[in-house]
This record gives sequence, structure tokens and C-alpha cells, in this order.
Amino acid sequence: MTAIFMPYWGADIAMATGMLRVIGLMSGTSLDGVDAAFVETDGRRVGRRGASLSLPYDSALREAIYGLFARAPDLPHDDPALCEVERALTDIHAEAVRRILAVEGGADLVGFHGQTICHAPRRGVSWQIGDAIRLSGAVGLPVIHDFRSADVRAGGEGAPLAPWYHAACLDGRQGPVAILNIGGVANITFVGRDGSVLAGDTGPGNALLDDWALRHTGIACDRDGALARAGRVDSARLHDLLAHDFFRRPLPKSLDRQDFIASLETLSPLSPEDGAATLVAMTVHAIARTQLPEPPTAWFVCGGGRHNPSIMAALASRLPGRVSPVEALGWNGDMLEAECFAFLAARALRGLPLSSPGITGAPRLSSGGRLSSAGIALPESFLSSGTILGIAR
Ligand SMILES: Nc1ncnc2c1ncn2[C@@H]1O[C@H](COP(=O)(O)OP(=O)(O)OP(=O)(O)O)[C@@H](O)[C@H]1O
Ligand SMILES: CC(=O)N[C@H]1[C@@H]2OC[C@@H](O2)[C@@H](O)[C@@H]1O[C@H](C)C(=O)O
Repeated sequence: MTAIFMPYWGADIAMATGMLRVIGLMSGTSLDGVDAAFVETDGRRVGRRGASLSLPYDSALREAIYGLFARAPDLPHDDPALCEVERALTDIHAEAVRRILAVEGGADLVGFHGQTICHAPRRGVSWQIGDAIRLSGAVGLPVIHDFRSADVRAGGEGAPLAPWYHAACLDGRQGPVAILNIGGVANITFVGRDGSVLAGDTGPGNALLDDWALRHTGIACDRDGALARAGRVDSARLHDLLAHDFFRRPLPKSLDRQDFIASLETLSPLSPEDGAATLVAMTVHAIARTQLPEPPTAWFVCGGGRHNPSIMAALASRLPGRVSPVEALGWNGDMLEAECFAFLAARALRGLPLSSPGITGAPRLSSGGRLSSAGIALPESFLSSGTILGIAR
């Protein structure tokens, strides 16, 4: 495969400033599409944020990915259906990178999260599909991927990883504050008065609500929270759902998208509206009962859930402190995860930690990620600068 590596700054400038031009890619648990964002970063500092975009998945790809969830635990990596989905998914990611490159003129590196199809850290698995070599060849850039496996091997949860980026963006802002990401799954980054970070997944985010809405309305989203707003919370069923052991576990902890899928059967006797209201309450109560060292004075919300007024209203009524979208901090709440994987790619390249006891529950600080490049001449600084776990060419 031929590919040309063209660092935007040239090796001299890149080495002098340490900043890299990185394109981060995130395909989240909501399966709505891929987000791509350009960030200048050295893995510690966040410089200019450039172009960003989302490319939606069509319903065929979405269903094909969904179909892999149930099969993932026993799926061979060369399964033909899996490989077909992986190619299609990778090609959409490549298109997203090309569109960013068309605006930015060049980049040094891609951070490729891939699509999680199975996350079971206690069984030693966190599997993100996507073909990094194919992506590298298609866009002519080195690709950092497989961000979670090293952490799981080290005894961590493998997730969440965004807290590294949240903390960098908070840039020393006085805690106690919390950043909440309400995607398919919801996760929290708590930053204390002393700057220490405690993180984890809190429970389901929008994924169950999306599945519920699809089942009842044919549209995989409770658009603007309309269903939930018209419903009433079923307190008895909510109580049963929240009795799950996961909600008693202290942070750090993590979830697979499908871990609470059985909740939909618990709610099945309810009307579409009451079921939606109860799912919103489940997401919000799970956040409110997450054990934190002290109550945050401010909560900043990112991810698609902040577009759902029913979720935002429930958060504001249940959480102590002010609740605002992360836009109040000047951040782009739809692109934070894509930006994060640009930042984490630079961290991986530099050998900086992706694992920590307070974030992923790993026993010590350690790095992770893998570098893949399809026939690209890598600059010496890439090869010597970090502790990349393995290089595939
Ligand atoms: N206007 C809206 N009204 C209600 N819900 C919305 C709206 N816009 C987005 N959402 C919700 O946000 C979801 C997408 O959120 P997001 O892109 O943050 O998820 P993700 O990144 O795929 O998930 P994760 O963070 O778990 O990986 C949609 O599936 C939908 O549930
Ligand atoms: C295994 C996996 O893909 N987890 C996702 C998911 O989506 C939200 C939450 O669950 C979080 O733990 C994580 O993503 C973000 C980007 C993270 O690692 O911080």
C-alpha cells in the first residue's frame, strides 16, 4: 500500500513545539454515526481546535453493528459478517478524515477509537472494531487505536478515558466540579478541590431510551424528550431497576451498552410515555446516587443527552449545584469525545498515561494504544517518543 506522510509543520517545528495536528474519531455507543475533530495537542496541552463534523450511519450499518452486540462474546475476528461491517465502518471514518483534511490542509496523526461491540473488562475484553491499517492506507496518516486493551490487561476498567481530556480542558479550574457525558452510556469526571480526578460510568445514558423509542415510535430517539415529558415515572419499577449491584459500586467502574438491556423488558407493560419517563429517571437517579468525595458545586453536561430537555430538567432538579451544558465553559459538547481521541492519540504517542487508579481503576499510571501505519515513513520522533505497545505496518 502506498501512502505519503506529510507533517503539516514539518518535523523541525513539530519537534520544537511538541504540538501535533491530530484528527480524533469517535463512534459512540448510540450508533448514530462517527464524529471527527481536529485538535492541535501534545497530549498535555490542548491548542487550537479546528474543523469537526459528524457523518451519520445509515440504518443498514446501524442494524449490522447492533447485530454484532449479541454475537460479540463468541465472534471470531475473521467472521465474514464482522469483517464486512468493519470495512464499511472504517471507510466512513476515512471519509470523515478526508473531509477534515480538505479544510485543514494536513495533519500528523489520527486517533481512531473504533466501535465498541463488547466491553467486559472483568473477562479481560474491551473490543472496538475498525481496521486501523485500512484507515491509515486510505488517508495516508499514521493511526493510533486500541486505546482500551492495555488498561484492561493491567487490571483496569478500560473506560472511561475522556476524563483525561476533561481534566486537561478544565486546565486547573477550581473544583469540586463534575463533567457529565450523557451518550449511549453516561459517565462522570469529578475534579476535586485539589485537582484530583475520580471517574467512571454512572449507568445507562440514552441507549435504552433510544431502543425504547425505536420500539414504540420507529425512530431511535426520544426527540427533544417529548415522550418522556408526556409520561409519569413508575416509581416501583424504577426502584427495581436501581437495585442493581452496579449502582452500589464505587467509582471507577464501567459499563457495556447492553448491560442494562433487560430493563426494557421490566418496563414493557408501561405505555411508551411512562416507559420513557422511567428511563430518563433511571439515567438521572443513577448519576445522582454516584458516590463522590464531595458534592460538585457545578455540573457541566456534554453528549447527546444534553439536547434532551427532559434529561436536563431532571438533572437540574435532582443534582446539588448548578447544571449547565459544557458550552458554558466554551466547549463543544457534541465533539468532546472526538477531540478526546485526538488528545489521547498524542498522549499514547508520547507514552503518557491513559490508565490511572482514579480514572480506570488500573493499579498504576501506564500508557496504552497501538500505532498502525500503512507503508508510511514515520518520523524518528514518533518512533522514539513514547511507549507504544506495538507497531503494525
Ligand atoms: N434533540 C435530541 N433530543 C433527544 N435526544 C437527543 C437529541 N439529540 C441527541 N440526542 C440523544 O443523544 C444521542 C447521541 O449522543 P452521543 O452522540 O453523545 O452518543 P455516543 O457518543 O454515541 O455515546 P457514548 O458517549 O456512550 O459513546 C442520541 O442517540 C439521542 O439519544
Ligand atoms: C467501552 C466503551 O466504549 N465505553 C464508552 C461508552 O460511552 C460512554 C461511556 O461508555 C464511556 O465509558 C466510553 O466512552 C468514552 C468516550 C470514554 O471512554 O470516556
